[in-house]
Amino acid sequence: MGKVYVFDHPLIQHKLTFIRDKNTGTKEFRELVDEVSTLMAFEITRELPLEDIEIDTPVSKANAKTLTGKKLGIVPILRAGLGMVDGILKLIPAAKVGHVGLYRDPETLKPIEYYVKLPSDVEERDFILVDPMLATGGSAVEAINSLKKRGAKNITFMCLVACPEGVEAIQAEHPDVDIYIAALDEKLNEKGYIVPGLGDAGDRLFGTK
Ligand SMILES: O=P(O)(O)OC[C@H]1O[C@H](OP(=O)(O)OP(=O)(O)O)[C@H](O)[C@@H]1O
Ligand SMILES: O=c1cc[nH]c(=O)[nH]1
Ligand SMILES: [Mg+2]
Repeated sequence: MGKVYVFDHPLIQHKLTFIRDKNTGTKEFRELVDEVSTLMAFEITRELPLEDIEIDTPVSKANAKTLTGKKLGIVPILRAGLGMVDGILKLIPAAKVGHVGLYRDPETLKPIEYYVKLPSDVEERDFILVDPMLATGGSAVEAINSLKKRGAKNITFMCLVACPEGVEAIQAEHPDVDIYIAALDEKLNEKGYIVPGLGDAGDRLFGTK
């Protein structure tokens, strides 16, 4: 079973409080999502492989660590996932970016795919799939299906706010996928919104309500 990692870092929790607050406007919401994404990326990249190289410091020769250059891909689930991309790219600027377009049908809550574009060397990359919300899990499960169908082998899912139903859905369909969450909330309401959550992430990011 993939691991589920819930962040307890005080900076992440503090910023998330303002992301949740309904009085936080679009500009600030976007900035905070960007900042939290950077902080989460710092933790997610903890196990990137290193190798030794020899360098000359101004004082002597030194054996020093460098990243091996593992190929990474970031894939936001459109639209709301877009708000997390730049924050991650600040730490891993060489990552390629793919896109999976999905929206949740408001009646059935089932995901409807409308766009997919991935890096051409998909089989060689490790992917970080990002979306601020993991609610029923339908969108994340479908996006992971889409990546796997195109050859992706190693996928990590990263989101801001999740609920148990969404985590269970990923674990049931994709037990190989690790899940990183800034906060695990209580439940889904009858309209499929996370409680207490933060509302509609896409609308709050893009001001489309
Ligand atoms: O786990 P689920 O029940 O599938 O719900 C989560 C999905 O809902 C939201 O997207 P939405 O459909 O609102 O699209 P948007 O990002 O374009 O607003 C959110 O960004 C997730 O993609
Ligand atoms: O609470 C929720 C659930 C799904 N999508 C959102 O944007 N928010
Ligand atoms: Mg939305």
